[in-house]
Amino acid sequence: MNLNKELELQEFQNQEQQQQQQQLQDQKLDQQYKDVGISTTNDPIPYSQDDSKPFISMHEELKNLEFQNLPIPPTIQTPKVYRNTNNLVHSKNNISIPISLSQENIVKLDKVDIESNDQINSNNTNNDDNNNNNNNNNNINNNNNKNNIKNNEKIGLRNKIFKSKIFIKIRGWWWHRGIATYIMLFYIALNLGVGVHMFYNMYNHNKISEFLGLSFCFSRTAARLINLNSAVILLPVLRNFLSWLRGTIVNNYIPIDKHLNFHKLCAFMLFCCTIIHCVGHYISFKKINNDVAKINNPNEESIAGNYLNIDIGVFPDEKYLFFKSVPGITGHIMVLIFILMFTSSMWRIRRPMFEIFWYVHHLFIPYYILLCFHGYSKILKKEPQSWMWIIAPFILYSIERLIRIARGKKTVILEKAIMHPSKVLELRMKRENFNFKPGQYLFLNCPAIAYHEWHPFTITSAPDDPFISVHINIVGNWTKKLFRLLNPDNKLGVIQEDLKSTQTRGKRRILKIDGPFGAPAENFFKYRNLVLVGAGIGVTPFSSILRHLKNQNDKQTNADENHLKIKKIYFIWISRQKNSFQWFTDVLAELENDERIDSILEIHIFLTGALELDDYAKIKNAEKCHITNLHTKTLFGRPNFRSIFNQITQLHQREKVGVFYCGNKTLGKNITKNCNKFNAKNNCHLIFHKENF
Ligand SMILES: Cc1cc2nc3c(=O)[nH]c(=O)nc-3n(C[C@H](O)[C@H](O)[C@H](O)COP(=O)(O)OP(=O)(O)OC[C@H]3O[C@@H](n4cnc5c(N)ncnc54)[C@H](O)[C@@H]3O)c2cc1C
Ligand code: HEM
Repeated sequence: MNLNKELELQEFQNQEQQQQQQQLQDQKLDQQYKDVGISTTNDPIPYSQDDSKPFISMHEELKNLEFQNLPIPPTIQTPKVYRNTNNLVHSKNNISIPISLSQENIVKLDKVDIESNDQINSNNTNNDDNNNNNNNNNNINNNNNKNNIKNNEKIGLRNKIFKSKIFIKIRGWWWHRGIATYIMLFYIALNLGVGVHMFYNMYNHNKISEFLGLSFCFSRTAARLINLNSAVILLPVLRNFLSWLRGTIVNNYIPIDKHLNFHKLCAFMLFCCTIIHCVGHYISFKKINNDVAKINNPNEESIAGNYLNIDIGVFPDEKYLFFKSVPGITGHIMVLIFILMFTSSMWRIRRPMFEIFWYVHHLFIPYYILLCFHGYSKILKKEPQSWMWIIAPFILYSIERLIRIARGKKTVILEKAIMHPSKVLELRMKRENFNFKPGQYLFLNCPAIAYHEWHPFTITSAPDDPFISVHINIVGNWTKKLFRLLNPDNKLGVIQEDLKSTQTRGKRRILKIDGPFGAPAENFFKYRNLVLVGAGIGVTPFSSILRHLKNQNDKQTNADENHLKIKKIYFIWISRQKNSFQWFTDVLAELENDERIDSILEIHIFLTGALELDDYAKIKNAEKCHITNLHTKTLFGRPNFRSIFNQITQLHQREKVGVFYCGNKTLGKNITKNCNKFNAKNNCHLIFHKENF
């Protein structure tokens, strides 16, 4: 066994006695946890596909040790060095958590339960008291009193219904799946309605169907639906319009966050209709060709000319309708465009080759032009109609793009660029006529790198800050080029400052921005209780929200404790790299030191990646958390969302809690699952909003 490992184990053996005592205490406390209904389960739910990996990888020497089986050094278990005000208790697998074993916590939880009950009781008693006082007054007061009681009863009944478990469950389902399902079903029904109506008309009232039969009816019905879907598909990608819509009451009834899903649904309908349309016309063309061929046979009579707008006498050749006529040529090009757009939009291509997706997607412009001219030759004796369907959405989308182009022309002054550890670049830009809400994002363009490329980044500063900031994870082509441009010497810390002077000397300004645009996180103000979960760079929207809270609080000079509408925030930040936490620890430290904010904010930081032996030693002696320099401890391992949501439903019985997640998809699925599972437990209404970069 190598020396380091031996020393480490020796140290633990020396303290065996203390550990045994600790274990006894643990067992007692576990029992107490169970008594107050809190799970102390040791099995964190894995959120990574790669479950075989140990979730804490250690220095080489400790590689073969099961980290969670290591006895926890007693110094770490001493809660005094850390702040211990949190209500959420984590699994013992998150090993540096004295909190999970603290008596103080259990008392607190008891208190919370008792307090919430007391509050309900005291409200009731207050109502009763009021009623009693009123009873001592005159008759009018008596009547008022009766009314009050009635009202109270009504409110009580309403509360009972609206806060009942079954109602919350239904509302939860409705919010998470219901509205989207309903909109999807409504849209499919609309398509069916339009389709059936068209089919009926074609079959019964169109003479051509006598000649071409069902293939004609199907292809005409599909054509109508192509028009419908080509019109609607543009609506969910009107970013500015949707950002505006988020601020209206419509946001409560339509899941705007799922706008891209709706766009994909329209694309899927287009795909199905295109197939039906093409197959229908191929069959019809075959029939027409066969009919026209009868000209050469004196015993047969061609009737195609009676029904269609074609001159049979000079009908060219068999391939004419397929490949040489206007509908044939435009149709096949549209199908090709559609196949390209469809395949390049698939996640497997879009994820690694976003630019390809982006440029191919702009084939939608020739697609619409071709669609307008598709029926130009009027072979079916019909005036072309497509333009009527698509003109309005196309104009709307063009206005949207013009707004973007106009706004995008404005360059911004880059005031500061800071290189953070773990390859994150912070840009601070001067704020000029740029109003935004916390949680929103903007598009950034750097003409020196790529003239037409606009990349979305969440705004990390708050609306009251004098600057606009973004934190950029250096991941791919564009971000790497930006990194090289601003940080050629690969330094850490402030890498560019006061660029103002160089920029105004006639040099091209470095950056352009367009925005802001709405995002799910901006709904945070709707809730009094919040759970904010950021994974890695997904923490960016929450930085803006937390900064905003701090600014709001600073502005409030009087001692009104209740001016912050938010009652409680659980901020959970998960990262693989310990250095990542430095991106926002300055903000978090400020928040921790603000008494009023600290009373509503709970910070839970999880390090899921490597922990060095050095760190291990430092953790033991640190006054503050050695990783983040915060009073709040960093926890090692993955958060157990089952336990977290279980506790939240206990701490917020009969309350609404907004859960916001931003990060990778896999963890998002885990949180969605647990959020749905615990929604309505203890009549706590968990409402989930997620955002994936
Ligand atoms: C609403 C939103 C907010 C975001 N906020 C942040 C943030 O605060 N910090 C951060 O580091 N990253 C954020 N991102 C991700 C960021 O936009 C990409 O990491 C960045 O564009 C990568 O570009 P690249 O060429 O360097 O990398 P690439 O390797 O080319 O792209 C990596 C991935 O980034 C995405 N991406 C690339 N270009 C674009 C684009 N023009 N538009 C949309 N997605 C693109 C694609 O999914 C792509 O697969 C956000 C993304 C979205 C959609
Ligand atoms: C003919 C069919 C289609 C048309 C006309 C169309 C049109 C558009 C338009 C105009 C945009 C907005 C670009 C912007 O301004 O931001 C867009 C975005 C998008 N489309 Fe399509 N599209 C079609 C098919 C598809 C298909 C088949 C898919 C996927 C299955 C798809 C997925 C997307 C996605 C994911 C975006 C958002 C890109 C982003 O902003 O990140 N589209 N589409």
